[in-house]
Parts: sequence; structure tokens; C-alpha cells
Amino acid sequence: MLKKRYFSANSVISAITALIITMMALIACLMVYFLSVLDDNAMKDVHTRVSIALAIEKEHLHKLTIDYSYWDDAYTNVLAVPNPQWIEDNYQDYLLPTYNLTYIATITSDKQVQLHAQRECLELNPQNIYSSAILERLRGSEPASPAYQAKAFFSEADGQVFLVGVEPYRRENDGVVVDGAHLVLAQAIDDTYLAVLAERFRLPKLSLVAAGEYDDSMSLEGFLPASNIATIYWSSPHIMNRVAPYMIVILLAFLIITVVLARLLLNKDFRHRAQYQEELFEAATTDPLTNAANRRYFMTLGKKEFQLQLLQKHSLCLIVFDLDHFKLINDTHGHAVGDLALQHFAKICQDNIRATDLFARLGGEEFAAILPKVDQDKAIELANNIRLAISDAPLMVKEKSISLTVSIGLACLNQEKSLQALLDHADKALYLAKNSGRNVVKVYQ
Ligand SMILES: Nc1nc2c(ncn2[C@@H]2O[C@H](COP(=O)(O)OP(=O)(O)OP(=O)(O)O)[C@@H](O)[C@H]2O)c(=O)[nH]1
Repeated sequence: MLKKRYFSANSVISAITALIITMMALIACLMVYFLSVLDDNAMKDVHTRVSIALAIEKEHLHKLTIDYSYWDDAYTNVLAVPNPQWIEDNYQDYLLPTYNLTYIATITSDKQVQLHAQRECLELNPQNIYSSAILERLRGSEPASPAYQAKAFFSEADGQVFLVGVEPYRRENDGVVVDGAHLVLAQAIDDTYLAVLAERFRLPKLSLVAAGEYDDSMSLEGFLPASNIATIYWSSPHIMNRVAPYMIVILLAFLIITVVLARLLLNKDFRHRAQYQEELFEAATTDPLTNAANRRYFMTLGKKEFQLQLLQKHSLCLIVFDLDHFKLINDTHGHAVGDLALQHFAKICQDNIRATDLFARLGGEEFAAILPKVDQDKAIELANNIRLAISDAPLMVKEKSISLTVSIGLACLNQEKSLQALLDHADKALYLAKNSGRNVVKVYQ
């Protein structure tokens, strides 16, 4: 009938588990955020490097075009009296391969295109070259015009994209524009060119795609602003894509290990606490010698039981036991044997009462039992059974038989208003039992 208070750790463990999961989710969100920032920066970085690379290429071609437009020989051998051998030697065999150009042309002052040199695999014709972009460049050939200041630009010819430099022929000594004819140097933007560009500027693999909007890309604008000719596309090294699977696996593993470890440690800790608490509870409520409830616990729990049965108008009886001439046992056989006699007596009592009864040692050789829902007749029967069981089972110590008897006082709930009152009545009955020769059961009337 001893009631134990159970210590539940489940709610604490669940709260800690939820906390760990929340922390992990927070860490995952932060990592995703930082990786996306890194990816974003990497994308911007590649974009900047591609635009710098193209700006340098434009600058370079522009300068090259200016350098060769100052060539007086060119004016003489290209415009004044075309000299095929000079053109082949200087343009086809020297300028084109040396600067890895795709074609070299002249646009005369009357807007005629003379194609001087082109890469072997190409089959451009002059009309292809005369793109609107180049025409626009020529229109802006007034030195004051902003278009005149334009560096090399992108143009399209025969379905191909070119970076072209267009500059008027000038006299070498004073830089005066001669005749209005223009030198055109062009570089095809093809896979080979893009591979060399990527290698030189340490860029990711570049490819030319139709003009459009992509994440990792840059539009190639023609001479006219807002005229997209094509788009250079690349694939940025997305750290997130590479790291995310590992990150998920590591976080999950960490989460599982942390939760399992936390649960194990907490469970162990709570088991110890519960065990300790149980030991404390046992110590506070139990008589260590006989293992019966102690007086304090008997009174605490007994009061509740008394009130409950009183409220429900159930019967309840209280028995008080007192071993007869116990002092004599101590004096004759020693205190240790007296202890054994107390244990022996408690065991017989506990074997005879129900699990729902409350049995306790009130002190010394005095014991008591509360019997809920038991009427007087049943209680007298039980008391006599115990009395007889004691007298019939002497204590055996070292083959010596020590006879024990017990006097019993009994009181059943009648007019009593408290447990103490019922206990007092049972004590009075016990007093009667002692006075009437012991080893009897007396009932308080
Ligand atoms: N061995 C042992 N003796 C105890 C313990 N507690 C009390 N006693 C002894 O129990 C004896 C009780 O003696 P009394 O109160 O005179 O009662 P009695 O000798 O049983 O006499 P009646 O009750 O009148 O039959 C005392 O000698 C106490 O020292 C205990 O835990 N162990």
C-alpha cells in the first residue's frame, strides 16, 4: 500500500531534443545563407572578370587598329594603287596570323568593302562584312562624335559574332585622316577564342549562346547601344551545390548523434535521480528493521484513507499489535534476537493482510494495520488468524525455539472523527487485551 511518486524525465528529454533540433535547423539556415552569399559573390566575381577580360580585348584590338591605320604604306598599296602582293605579304601572311585575327578589310570612302585577308576556313564575302554596326561606326566618323571615340565593338557577319576595330587611315607624320577610307580588323568570337580567353583570364568555360537572359552570362552589345548580338555564357562554381549534400549528411549525422547521446546521458542521469529519489522515499517512509511503513507514513497515509472511507461511508478497522513480554525476550536472548523476533512478527502480519491494507511499525514492539472496507467480524477474524499464526510459529534461532504471543486491540470506524481517535480506541482495546492475560484480541465497544 506504499504509494511512490514516479519521476518522469520524458518531458525534459523531449524539450531538450526539440531544442537541439531547433539549433541544428538554425545552423543549417545560417550555413545555407552564408553559402548563398559566397555563391552570389563568386557569380559577381566571375561576371566582373569576364567584363574586364572583354574590355581589355576591345582596348587591345582598338589600339592595334589605330597602329595599323597609321601605316602610310597601306594607303599607297591598298587605296591609291592596290598591290595584291603587298596585301598578301603584309595582311594575309603577317598581320592576320601574328594577332590571330579573323579577317582584315578596308572600307573605302565610297563605302566599298575590300576584303584583304581572312582565316583559311572562312568564306566571307565583302557584303557580309559590311554590317550595320560597322556602318554606324562609319557614320560616327566625325572626330567630335562620341561614336568616333568608340573602341572596338561587336558585330555580326554571316551568322558569326566578331569583335571589330574600325579606324580611318591617317598620315603617319601628322595623323590627318586620309581619304575617309577605314581599316577593319576583326576577331571571331568562337569556341577557340573563348577557350583562350578563359585560360588567359582564369575564367570558367565560356560559350557563345543566342542572345538572352541567363544567370551566369554577359550580353555582347553591338555598336548601337541596346543591340544584343549574342550572349557569353558560363557556369559559376556554385559552392552550395557541391557542399549542400555533404552539409546535409554531416548535419543529420551530428543531429542524430547529439540527440541519441543527449537522450542516453539524460536518461542515465534521470534513472539515477529516480533511483535516488526512490531510496530517499523508502528511507523516509519505511522502518529499516521490519520493512513495514513507519509511524509518520502510517499517520499521513492513514489519515487520507480514513477520510476517504468516512466520505464514502465504507467500513474501516484499525488493529494495534503489541508483542507480549518482549522485554523478556530481549533480556533472555539478547537484543539481536529481539530484532529477529520483530522481523518474524512483521513478516507473519504482512503475509496475512491484503496489499490494500496499510501495515506499519508504530514504535518498539508495537505495530498497527488499517483495513479499509473491512467490517468488524472480518477484522476480528483476521486479528485472531494473526494471533494464532504468531503463537503457532515460534522464532527459531540456532535450533532454539522461542515462543511469541501478541495482544491485539481492534477498533472499527463508528463515531470517530479522526484517525487519531480511532487509534486511541484501538489502544484502549489493546490495554484491555494486556490486562486480560495477553495473547487475546479485544474490540473497542
Ligand atoms: N530488540 C529490540 N528491542 C526493542 C526495540 N525497540 C524497543 N525494544 C524493546 O522492547 C521492550 C518493550 O518492553 P515493554 O514496553 O516493557 O513491553 P513488554 O516487555 O513487551 O511487556 P508487555 O507489552 O506488557 O507485554 C523494551 O525492552 C525495549 O528496549 C528494537 O528495535 N529492538
